[in-house]
Amino acid sequence: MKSKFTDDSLTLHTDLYQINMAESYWADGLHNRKSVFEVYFRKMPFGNGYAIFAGLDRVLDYLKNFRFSESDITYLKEEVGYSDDFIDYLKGVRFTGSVYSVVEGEVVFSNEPLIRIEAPLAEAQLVETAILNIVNFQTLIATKASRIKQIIKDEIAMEFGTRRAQEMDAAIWGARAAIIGGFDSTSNVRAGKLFDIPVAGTHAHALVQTFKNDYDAFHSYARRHKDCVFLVDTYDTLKSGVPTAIRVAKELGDKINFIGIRLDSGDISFLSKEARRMLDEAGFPNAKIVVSNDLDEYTILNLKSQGAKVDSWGIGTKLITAYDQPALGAVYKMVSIENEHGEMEDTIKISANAEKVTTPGLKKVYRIINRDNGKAEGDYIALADERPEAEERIKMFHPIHTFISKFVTNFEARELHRKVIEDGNVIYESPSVLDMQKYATSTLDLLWDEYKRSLNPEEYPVDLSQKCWDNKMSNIQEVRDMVEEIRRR
Ligand SMILES: Nc1ncnc2c1ncn2[C@@H]1O[C@H](COP(=O)(O)OP(=O)(O)OP(=O)(O)O)[C@@H](O)[C@H]1O
Ligand SMILES: O=P(O)(O)OC[C@H]1O[C@H](OP(=O)(O)OP(=O)(O)O)[C@H](O)[C@@H]1O
Ligand SMILES: O=C(O)c1cccnc1
Repeated sequence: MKSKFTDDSLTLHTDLYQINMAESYWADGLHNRKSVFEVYFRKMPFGNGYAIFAGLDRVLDYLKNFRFSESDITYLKEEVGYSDDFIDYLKGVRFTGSVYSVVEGEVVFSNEPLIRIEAPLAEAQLVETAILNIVNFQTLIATKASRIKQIIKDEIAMEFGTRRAQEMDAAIWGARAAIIGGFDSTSNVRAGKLFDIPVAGTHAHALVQTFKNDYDAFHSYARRHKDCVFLVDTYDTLKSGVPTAIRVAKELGDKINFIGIRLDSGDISFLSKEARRMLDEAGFPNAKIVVSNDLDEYTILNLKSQGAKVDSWGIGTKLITAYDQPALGAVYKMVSIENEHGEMEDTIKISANAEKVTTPGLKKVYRIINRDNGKAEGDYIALADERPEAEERIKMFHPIHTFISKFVTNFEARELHRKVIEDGNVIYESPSVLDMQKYATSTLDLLWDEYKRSLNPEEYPVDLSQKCWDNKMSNIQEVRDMVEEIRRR
């Protein structure tokens, strides 16, 4: 790759308009005004009842290293053409704010703040694009993985998507997200190394094609690999592949660990049942059947309903590309800004579409857990100065269809955000990726099954406290008054 620049940084991984806005703030002396932004998404991906949050570790790394490199500065000055005094300001920019976030593996829902950024205005603006880029993709893939794993249940789920991913970064971070969402392994070796996650795999048709027959290919593989899964569909699954796998396993006995076979084409239901019968009859009842080929939660569910005999599922394209929903749609919205007197003021964005109206103010998110049954009643967004954990009884009501409401007593209000960056310093240490997966599994246990089914799940309540809702209404009224005033002039 040819480039005239010697170094690179992720700091320019932003939209031009962010730098242009930062320039305006700086020129007007507003760049250091305190501001608060929130990251959230508006619609549940894949029609799922929940999402699995992922991406925090990379966000922290990005913010920790946030500074324009020497060549970033040269580029901005010479190619984009910013003025020298603004360039001087950019040279010294670091991320000095504080960040609150849900942890990776957390079960999250639409319209609740996932990350809150409190930072000088220009800094908060410059980091928007990269944060959204990271969270949108990783949360999307972790959610798809979790959705697939809900169907696979206790069988093995292997991530095979690298070759079909939207380039290398997506393969790597997608593999990591798949593990957070519940997958058992990835085929991507670099992801294994970088994130300390399990790698696993079989072999491809090329091996068999090289030897021009199953027998020599399986023997070749077995000579160098103790654990063997033979791919049996290169020529004829039932007449050659499976019988040859059995023959080689018998010939080699204890010299190998005959794990099983992989099917990658044809009628998976029929072939897996026949293969199971043949393996059992040959004395290999513990041999596993791995299947792959354009699988997703729908085909897997259908194959299970047909009684397919599968122990392990290899899933590539449809997971790593989030095939049926290519974007999460998370947004980054300002909820509060310092005024000229040094006081924080709420801000709001109005829209004719009720879902697009932002919820102003500094807020916290709580998971309301019923102490009687240990299940979540819903999530509750309250203004920062409220203390729902100290209340006896709270009213939870739908923030748009307000007549849908309930009172909850005997609950635990578990705050979902942790402070992860304080004044520019990362103060949170991420757990291992496998621990994130364990956490996801344990938080999913808080949800009733109705929220977890893949088809038409119940809508999980994400409600505003009365105070937060009233505050939103008064902000809306203020904007209406302001617009009316302008109209009258
Ligand atoms: N019994 C089955 N019921 C439902 N879907 C199945 C069944 N068996 C296979 N499939 C799925 O049908 C889709 C079509 O498979 P396709 O016809 O492309 O495979 P193939 O032609 O056998 O193999 P190849 O990928 O080598 O072309 C795949 O997504 C596969 O997982
Ligand atoms: O089907 P996916 O879910 O994407 O899983 C990964 C696929 O990658 C491999 O096939 P390859 O790309 O070599 O070619 P193929 O599609 O002809 O099997 C493997 O045999 C799977 O079929
Ligand atoms: O290990 C495998 O079987 C594998 C890996 C990547 C893609 N398809 C299959």
